[in-house]
Amino acid sequence: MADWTDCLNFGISVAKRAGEQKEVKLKSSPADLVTETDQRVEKILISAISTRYPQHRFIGEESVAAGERLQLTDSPTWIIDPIDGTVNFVHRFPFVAISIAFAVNKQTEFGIVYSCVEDKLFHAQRGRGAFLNGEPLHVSGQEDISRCVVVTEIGAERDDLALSTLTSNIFRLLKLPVHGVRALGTAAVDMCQVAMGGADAYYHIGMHCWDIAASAIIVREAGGVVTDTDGGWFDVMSRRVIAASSSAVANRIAQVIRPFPCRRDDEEPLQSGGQLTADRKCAGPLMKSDDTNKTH
Ligand SMILES: O=P([O-])([O-])O[C@@H]1[C@H](O)[C@H](O)[C@@H](O)[C@H](O)[C@H]1O
Ligand SMILES: [Mg+2]
Ligand SMILES: [Mg+2]
Repeated sequence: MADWTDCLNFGISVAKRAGEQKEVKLKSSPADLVTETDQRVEKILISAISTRYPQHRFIGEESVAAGERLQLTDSPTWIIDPIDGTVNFVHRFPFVAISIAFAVNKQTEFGIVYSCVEDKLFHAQRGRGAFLNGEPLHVSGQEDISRCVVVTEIGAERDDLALSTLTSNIFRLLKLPVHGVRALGTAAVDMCQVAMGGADAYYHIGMHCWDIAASAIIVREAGGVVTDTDGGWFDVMSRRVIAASSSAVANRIAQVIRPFPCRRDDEEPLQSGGQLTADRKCAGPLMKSDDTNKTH
């Protein structure tokens, strides 16, 4: 098995350096400045990593937003979210992270999530465990859904189908009941809460590969389970995920929640007026009826 520890250590050092940029700290900023900050942090990361590893490829949120093709090949690839929690950043809600995953042959070898405001560095390497600021991390191991704190995200989707599905999913979980439902505003940090046992499960429909690729390996290496929202095999490009403290909890959540249709991350971008756009929005017809009767 190839050893990617040198890449991991370099990734950790660039994430910490980028997180120390004063622009990444919470301060009052208009949204366009934040967008500039997102782009600047991504450029800092990609430029440092590509100077050291010129053969490696990148999937970066801001590069894809600027029209770059999103394609995960077998080549060593860094999957980067320069600021996960941009809305938090704008509003000074104190959870903002840099998320970096590294995949080879489409398999994630390591993940790094640097929660900048909290100064918490999560990382995991395949087969070698998960760590928070160097200390080993473990999921709660909870198996009983009725004793779980479940994290999810509202996301940016505002179409009727997405909103009604999101709210009815939360409704169904609360009716099980679970102990609580939370949303921190950053998918990466949400999933790291599961890895450290602060929450027992996380599910999300509509996020992107750069939001969760790093934290998925962190959860698994902390002893947790990562699946599709139907309980099946997790595909980082599918925009659907459950991360849980145990298979029992993951399966129970899969039984309860309903997905809404989303364009896969690796689907060709939509054509708009003869031009390619980077639009990967969730899409679908209006929901016909409330589906809160799904198996509890
Ligand atoms: O845009 P961004 O701040 O990098 O990432 C977003 C955050 O993770 C948010 O919590 C989630 O609800 C969205 O789906 C993501 O897109
Ligand atoms: Mg993100
Ligand atoms: Mg982002």
